Amino acid sequence: MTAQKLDGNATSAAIKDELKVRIAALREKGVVPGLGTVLVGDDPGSRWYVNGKHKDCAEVGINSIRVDLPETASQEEIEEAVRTLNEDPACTGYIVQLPLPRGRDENRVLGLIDPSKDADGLHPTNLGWLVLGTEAPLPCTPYGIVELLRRHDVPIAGAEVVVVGRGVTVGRPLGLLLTRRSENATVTLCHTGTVDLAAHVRKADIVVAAAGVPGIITADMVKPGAAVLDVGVSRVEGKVTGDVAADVWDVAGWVSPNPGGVGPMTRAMLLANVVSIAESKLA
Ligand SMILES: Nc1nc2c(c(=O)[nH]1)N[C@@H](CN(C=O)c1ccc(C(=O)N[C@@H](CCC(=O)O)C(=O)O)cc1)CN2
Repeated sequence: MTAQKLDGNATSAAIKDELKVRIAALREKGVVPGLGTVLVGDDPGSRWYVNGKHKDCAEVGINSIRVDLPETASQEEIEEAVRTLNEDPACTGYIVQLPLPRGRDENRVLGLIDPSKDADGLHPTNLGWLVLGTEAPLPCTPYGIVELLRRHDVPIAGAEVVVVGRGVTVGRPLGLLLTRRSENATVTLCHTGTVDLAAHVRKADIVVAAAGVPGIITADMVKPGAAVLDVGVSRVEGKVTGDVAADVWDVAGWVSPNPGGVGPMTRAMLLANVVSIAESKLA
């Protein structure tokens, strides 16, 4: 038997259609949502992601403001770009594409973003609201993972979830999100220092693989019928390769493909955050 697909392409298209209606309503009230991006350097992956974000904005009716800085941009120049977007009334929400080139202080840059314009939910204040359980913009990939599961009716409440990866954009916030009362999952956060990863994964109803290690999750580690989400992005011989081995499809109940799973959801939830931020200005 082969697993059912957690289809990020179809789900993100449905979310974008819903957002178009909300954006039209905002525009009727005179509020035009505008997404800003700050991209530093020439990494082809990051450039592709930022191009995609602007393409998505054009598709749904969000204005976009793009700041591209060279690889050589100093910490001060990056911070200046952030301050400019903080002050720009046309920019209702924005992101700084990560990772920044080596040697730049990412946390300092994230901390300078106006929390009320933080479309990525990565400002320390918004991460703090997540810890405290108060509504605030959510990091886009964890938010997208929860939506992908919900919209495919994968049970979350009561589920044993194993997250593999403790990064700030996925693993850490996902644990917080899934253990909220509204989700009610039990989460084990594994990482490269975990002793006997397979023993943890084998117990999981939902596995989220965000380690960036190609094929780290194999069929023998997966409980039959489990949902397995592949978030890892590695490039092997120029091709995007995820963390989930192909044979997992034979054992799992659901699998998110990569590409075509969590990636498109990350893009859709960024748009959702921009729209929610713009709506909150009306309230
Ligand atoms: N400031 C941020 N930086 C980064 C984030 C983030 O959420 N905020 N996440 C990732 C990159 N990312 C968005 O920025 C992202 C990654 C992947 C995709 C995507 O749609 N991927 C495609 C496949 C792409 C390919 O073929 O190369 C897919 O999964 O279908 C979108 C956005 C790190 N940085």
